[in-house]
Amino acid sequence: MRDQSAADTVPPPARCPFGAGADRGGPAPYVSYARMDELHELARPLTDSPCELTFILISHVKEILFRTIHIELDQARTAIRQDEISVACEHLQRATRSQQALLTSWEVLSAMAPDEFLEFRDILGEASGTQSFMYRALEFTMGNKDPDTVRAWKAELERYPMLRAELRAPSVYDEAIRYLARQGAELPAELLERDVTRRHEPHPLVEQAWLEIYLDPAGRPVEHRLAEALSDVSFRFSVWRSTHLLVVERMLGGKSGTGGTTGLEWLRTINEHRFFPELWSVRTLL
Ligand code: HEM
Ligand SMILES: N[C@@H](CC(=O)c1ccccc1NC=O)C(=O)O
Repeated sequence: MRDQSAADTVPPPARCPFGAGADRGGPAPYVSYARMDELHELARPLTDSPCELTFILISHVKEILFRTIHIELDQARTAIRQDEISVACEHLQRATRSQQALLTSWEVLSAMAPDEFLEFRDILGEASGTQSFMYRALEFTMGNKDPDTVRAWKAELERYPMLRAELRAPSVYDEAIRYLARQGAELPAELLERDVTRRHEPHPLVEQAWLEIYLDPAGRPVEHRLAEALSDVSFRFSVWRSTHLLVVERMLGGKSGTGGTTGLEWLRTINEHRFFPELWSVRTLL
C-alpha cells in the first residue's frame, strides 16, 4: 500500500460561490435575511450626480453606526447599574470600535471636492444632520440634554418613543456616578436623585471621586478601568465632532448650514462641549 500523499487529503474543490442564489428562484438567503435589496433601494438620489449617491450612502452608514454605538452604550449602562463593571467596559470598548468606524467613514466625504458637493447641495433644502433622531438619542444617552435642544425636539419626541424613553432615562454617566456612590464616594442626594431629563452639570464632588481613583489606580483597578473606558468614548465623540467641523470647513468654508445655523461658527461652539466633564477636568489635578 502506498503512503497517503498530501494530494489525497486535499478536499474536492468547493462549489463556486459566486452564483449563489442564481437557481433558487428568489433572492439568496444573504439578501432575504438582512433585506439587502430593500437596503439598496433606500438610496435614491434626486440628481444625476454620482457624488449625491455617495453622500446618501455615507449618511446611511453613519446613521447605522450611531445605532450600533447606542446599542453598546445602552448595554454598558445596564451593566453599570448592576455593578458588572467588567461587562460594562467590554460594551464601552465595543462602542469605541463603532466610533472608530464612524470616524474612518469621514474619509469618504472629505475626499469630495466642494464643487462636487455644491452640484447637488441645493436639493437638500432644509435637511440637516441636526435632525437625526438617532444622533440625538446618542447625545441623550451620553447625558447631553441641553434644554434648548430638548425644547426644539418636543414634537419629534412624540414621533420617536425610543427618543422619548432615552430623554427620561438616566444617562451612562448618571449610572457611573451612582456606582461611585455605591463604592463609597461621598456624593449628595441632589446628584444621585436629580431630574435625569436635564443635562448633567459638572460637580466638584464628582471630580473629587474620580481624583481619588486616579490617585490610587492599583488600589481601585475596577473603577480606574471604568474611568478610562468612559474617557475613551467621550474622547472619540469629541474627535468625531472636530472632524465634522473640519469636513464642513473644507466643503462649505463660512457658508451657513441647511439647518439654519451659522455653520462653522455654530459647530465651533458645539465642539467645546465635553461628555463626562469631570473626567476631563480631573486631569488638571493629577
Ligand atoms: C458634506 C458633508 C456635510 C456637511 C457640509 C455638513 C454640514 C453641517 C452643518 C453646517 C451643520 C450645522 C447645522 C446646520 O445648520 O445644518 C451640521 C450639523 C450636523 N451634522 Fe453635518 N454635514 C455633513 C455631513 C454630515 C454627515 C454625513 C452626518 C452624519 C450622518 C452629519 C451629522 C450632523 C449632525 C448630527 C449635526 C448636528 C450636530 C449637533 O447637534 O451637535 N453631517 N452639519
Ligand atoms: N447641513 C448640511 C447638509 C447635511 O448635513 C445633510 C443634509 C441632508 C441629509 C443629510 C445631511 N447630513 C448628514 O447626514 C449642509 O449645510 O450642507
